[in-house]
This record gives sequence, C-alpha cells and structure tokens, in this order.
Amino acid sequence: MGDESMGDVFFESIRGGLIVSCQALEDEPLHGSDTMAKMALAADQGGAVCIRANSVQDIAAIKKATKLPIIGIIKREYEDSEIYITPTLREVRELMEAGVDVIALDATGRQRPGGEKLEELVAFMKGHGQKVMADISTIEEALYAESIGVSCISTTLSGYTPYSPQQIDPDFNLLQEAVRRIRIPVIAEGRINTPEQAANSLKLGAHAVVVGSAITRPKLITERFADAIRGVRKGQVH
Ligand SMILES: CC(=O)N[C@H](C=O)[C@@H](O)[C@H](O)[C@H](O)COP(=O)(O)O
Repeated sequence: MGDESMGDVFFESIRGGLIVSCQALEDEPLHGSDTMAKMALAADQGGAVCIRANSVQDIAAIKKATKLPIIGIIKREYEDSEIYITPTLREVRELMEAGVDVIALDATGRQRPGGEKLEELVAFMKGHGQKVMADISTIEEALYAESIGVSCISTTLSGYTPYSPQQIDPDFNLLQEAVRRIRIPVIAEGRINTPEQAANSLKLGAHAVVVGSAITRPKLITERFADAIRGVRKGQVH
C-alpha cells in the first residue's frame, strides 16, 4: 500500500468494511434526497462503514442523517463524451464545495467532455488535499491512475466500457490483478450482489467493498426475484 493511505484515518476506518452506494437517478422510483438519506441511515444502522452518494443534494441530506464518511460523485451527461461519473472540473468543484471525504471519478482512458484531462483533474484535487478514488475498468487504467497520484482505485467500471469484460458476476479477475500490482488501496465495486461475493472480495485482497443495487435498488432486487420464479409453477395443477 502506498504511503498516503498507510495510517490515513479515512482508509483505516474503511479497511475490511462495507461501503453502501445510495443512489437513485431521476428515472428511478426512489429518487429524492430524503429517501437517499433514509437509505444511508439504514446502511449505517446495518453496519456500513462509508456511503457512496451521487449529487450535491443527496450528499447534503445524507450528511444530516449519518456521520459516516462519504465518497461523493456527480453523474452528469455531456454530449461529447461517454463519461458520466464526475466528468469535469465543474463536478469536481461542486463536490469539493459540498465537502466529501473522497471524490470518485471516471478514470478510464476515454475522451472527457471539452477535452479535459484526467491528470489535470487529479492534480487539482490533490493540490487541494482532496482524496481521489479512480473508477476504472481495466488493469491498465488502474496502473495509470496510480501513476498520476490517485488515493485509491475501484473496479466500478468493469463491464461498463466496451473494452472490458461484459459479465453478470463481479470482475474478480481484475480485482485480483489489481491487488497484485497496485500499491494503493483497491476497492471492489460493481455487481457485488450477494454477501458471499462481498466476503470473497475481501478474501481476494480488496481493501473494502462497495455494494449498491443489491442493497439500495428495490426495483432491481424485485426483478431478480420475479425473474427467478417466473414460470416455475406454470402448468402445475392444484
Ligand atoms: C457503472 C456505474 O454507473 N456505477 C455507479 C457508480 O457509482 C452506480 O450506479 C453503481 O450502483 C455502483 O457502482 C455500485 O455498483 P452495484 O450497484 O453494481 O453494486
């Protein structure tokens, strides 16, 4: 592990712990800061060590509901880029103003809106003493993010770039390779849908685990159950 995170209060506080991502976009039934604050409180009471949250409004509401540290993002779409997780300096500034323990941003190699550069965003945040989580989709992106000074990496975007493995399960291969080759903390994130997968992530060396949909997206959870039972009793005679 790199020098910055060694002994760092935030990274020590989340070591081996569960980070719950509390997010609902405008088109989701649970959208709304009050609801996200309640989700965060439930996560806190359930044993989470940190919350990952989207938008200045949600972050402000969550801060009132719990004292847990926050990894903040702003999802915003731009016409000239595929990147939507904290894409530009505008979102970085908004998050710094809101005040979060860590800012997470897309650290894939893709073109950013307005031609902005990942290195410049990271340098800006580090220059202001802001911790940075790099959301990556491949080992090359993880290595590059580490080389430009991010505080930790997360496997968030594996499966969400066209050049990373498209799979239903979490990308444990990427996690393992990152743990082997990266010195800063490696966070497991993305499609961790069962307690066993979360525990396995830590066994494979993840510093902490982020779980979102499986805890905070009831529509998706319902769909999984509905899909699993669909047709099971069809044709049965009672
Ligand atoms: C790809 C992307 O946009 N991921 C987002 C990142 O903040 C969230 O929508 C995910 O819920 C989060 O990464 C946790 O993952 P999962 O919900 O699979 O546990």
